[in-house]
Amino acid sequence: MGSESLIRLENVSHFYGEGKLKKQTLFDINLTLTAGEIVIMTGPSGSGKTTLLTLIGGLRSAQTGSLKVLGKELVGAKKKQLIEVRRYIGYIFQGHNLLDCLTAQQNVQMAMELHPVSEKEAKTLSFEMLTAVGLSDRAHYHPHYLSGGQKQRVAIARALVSHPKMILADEPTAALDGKSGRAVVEVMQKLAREQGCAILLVTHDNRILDVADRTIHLEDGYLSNQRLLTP
Ligand SMILES: Nc1ncnc2c1ncn2[C@@H]1O[C@H](COP(=O)(O)OP(=O)(O)OP(=O)(O)O)[C@@H](O)[C@H]1O
Repeated sequence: MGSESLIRLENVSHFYGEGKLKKQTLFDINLTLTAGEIVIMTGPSGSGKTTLLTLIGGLRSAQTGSLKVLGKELVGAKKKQLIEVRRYIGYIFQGHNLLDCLTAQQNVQMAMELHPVSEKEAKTLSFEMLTAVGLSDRAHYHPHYLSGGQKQRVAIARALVSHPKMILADEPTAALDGKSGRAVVEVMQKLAREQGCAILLVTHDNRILDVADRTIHLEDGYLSNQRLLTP
């Protein structure tokens, strides 16, 4: 691919707790992700997947080693620098976290608030993104009236509307049946390719592994099994 890495982790370890309760959760993690790449991370419950995702997403302070996101070092970074990095990342989590009091379109539009666009433009972009995920006819529905798969597609539209450089997704298909789960990851894959952003996706769902360019496996805090799926 030859493109610059969006994420570069070198010997990243992570500890929870202090003193006698201090416990190491991640051990010397090395990982790089480049633009347009889709990487799936698997691993048993408690192996550290969410911890790693939140470190990369600037949602938790990185402690040791080197963790560069978009060229910015996050180990030892101040809160302000972490917040700055978050602007370039789209997050999709299991519970989709949509606000019930807002329509699908307003939920997507919220993601534009931190970006320098007019309200009119934000409205147009939000509608376009809902159309891209196949929900143009549901734009004015409140989440309560949408199916699980539709809600997750709204969450994808919200994560992608600001054209992030990178998407971090934690079990995005966990609450969905096979068909809806498949539709959701295919939309993510298509949009990521079009926008050239990288995706790091945590999943237990074996049915979606084939959308990845590469899978990585985390076990007891150690990363292994890096395997290329496509040349
Ligand atoms: N805030 C915290 N304080 C202390 N320990 C934590 C904290 N968050 C997670 N842990 C511990 O760190 C380890 C890794 O947790 P993590 O949530 O990253 O795993 P996971 O692979 O995402 O699990 P799951 O698949 O169940 O979500 C677990 O042993 C967990 O109990």
